[in-house]
Amino acid sequence: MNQLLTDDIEQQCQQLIDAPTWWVALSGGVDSVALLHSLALFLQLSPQQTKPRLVAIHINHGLSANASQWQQECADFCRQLGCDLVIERVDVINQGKGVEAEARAQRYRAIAQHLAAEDVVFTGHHLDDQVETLFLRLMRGAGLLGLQGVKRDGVVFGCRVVRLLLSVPRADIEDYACHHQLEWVDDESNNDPRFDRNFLRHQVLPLLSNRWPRYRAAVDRAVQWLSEADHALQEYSQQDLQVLAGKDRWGGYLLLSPLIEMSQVRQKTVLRYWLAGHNCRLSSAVEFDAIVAQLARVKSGAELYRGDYRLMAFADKLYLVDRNDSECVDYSYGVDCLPMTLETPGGRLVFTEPSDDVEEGLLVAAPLPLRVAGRDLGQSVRPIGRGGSRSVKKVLQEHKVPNWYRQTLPMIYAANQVVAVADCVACEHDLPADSAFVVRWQPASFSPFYES
Ligand SMILES: Nc1ncnc2c1ncn2[C@@H]1O[C@H](COP(=O)(O)OP(=O)(O)OP(=O)(O)O)[C@@H](O)[C@H]1O
Repeated sequence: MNQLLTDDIEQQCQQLIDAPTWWVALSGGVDSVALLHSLALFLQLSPQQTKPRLVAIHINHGLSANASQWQQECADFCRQLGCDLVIERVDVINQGKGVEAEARAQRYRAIAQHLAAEDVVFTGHHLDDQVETLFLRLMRGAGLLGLQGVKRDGVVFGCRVVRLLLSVPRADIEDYACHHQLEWVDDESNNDPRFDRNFLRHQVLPLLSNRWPRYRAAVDRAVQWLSEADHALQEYSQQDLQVLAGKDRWGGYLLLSPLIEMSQVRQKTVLRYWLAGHNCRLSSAVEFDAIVAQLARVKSGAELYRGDYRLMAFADKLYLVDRNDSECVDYSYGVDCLPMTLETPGGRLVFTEPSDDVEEGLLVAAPLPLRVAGRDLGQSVRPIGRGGSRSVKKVLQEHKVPNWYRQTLPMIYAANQVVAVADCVACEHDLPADSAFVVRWQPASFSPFYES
């Protein structure tokens, strides 16, 4: 095989021709070696006046005893090809997600550091990778998203990654490399049957191939069907989200009553696309089922899910809340001049001089300096105009402050007397009231929606 890039692939390349730099992630294996070689040829033959710069990037993870040999092979290959090469060394520390996953994350982060806006990274993923990924995910019971396998064009850790060879079988890539007398390295770990991927590659897939020689192309077609179905569902869900999704000062939410009117599958679908839109995922379908099962009888203040983020029901809305472990937060800040902005665990507090321009916020008549501290659980306050004292909890309820702010809610003191509860109420005190300030509180525990 003397040509690797089919007409379709060349068309994709043509669409990316305006990118300033084409980065090729070069592991030294046959896929990325053949990819780099074919892209170099493509650019050489391209009649285009201005062409992207072609640069290879190799990440040395230092995991294999052969790591420095791979690095050397990459350097030799790029020199022969007349292509620039960047080498990055990363230290892979397993933080519980496995060495492979950590190496991958480090690799993309290292690559991302070199990218300018509009740059593209090409990787050597091919059809056999896609098929293996799909079977592995099937074994894990993946859903529609997971069963689409690896994406042709997507963003990974901030890098735009394009996988041009995703429909090309590994055998064709090896033929191409042999035809052009390219040299590559073999990762010895690819033969270790302890890894699920290798077990599939060496023991299961050859059986399928014997029986259905064209099974890879069939799988590729199935993946494209799934991806179209996902697209269509996403479009339908957007229509639902236009009705259900919103945002208020507590964060992004879905309206609960109309959501639970829908069929359960539709609730699940809407929820999935809503979460995906905020880069939040659930780790399993079981978790989805558990959430949807609770929706119909959920009480205000209930937590439906806690993982990297939380799903909280409050006042007939389902809020997406950042994971907030700041219970019983003990903090204290001083305010001795205006204007001043404080980032507290409960959110951002902005103190300004009273002025006609201030549209939002609470006007408080009290002298500086002030102290801002987390709520004292047993505290009572005397809201102005309400007569008598009441607990902070009651004030929060009256102001419909969600329960997950209870511990971090900022209280504002002057000379040790409470003069305001966040920007909800100003409180009576016996201090001179001839000076005043305006306070505005922007709750912060919803980072996906937190506006800076
Ligand atoms: N050490 C490396 N340096 C640069 N690029 C690499 C390196 N390792 C892998 N790549 C790139 O990633 C592609 C896929 O490699 P491989 O299948 O080994 O990685 P993977 O971890 O399974 O990939 P991914 O997790 O990104 O899907 C290679 O063709 C190559 O383009």
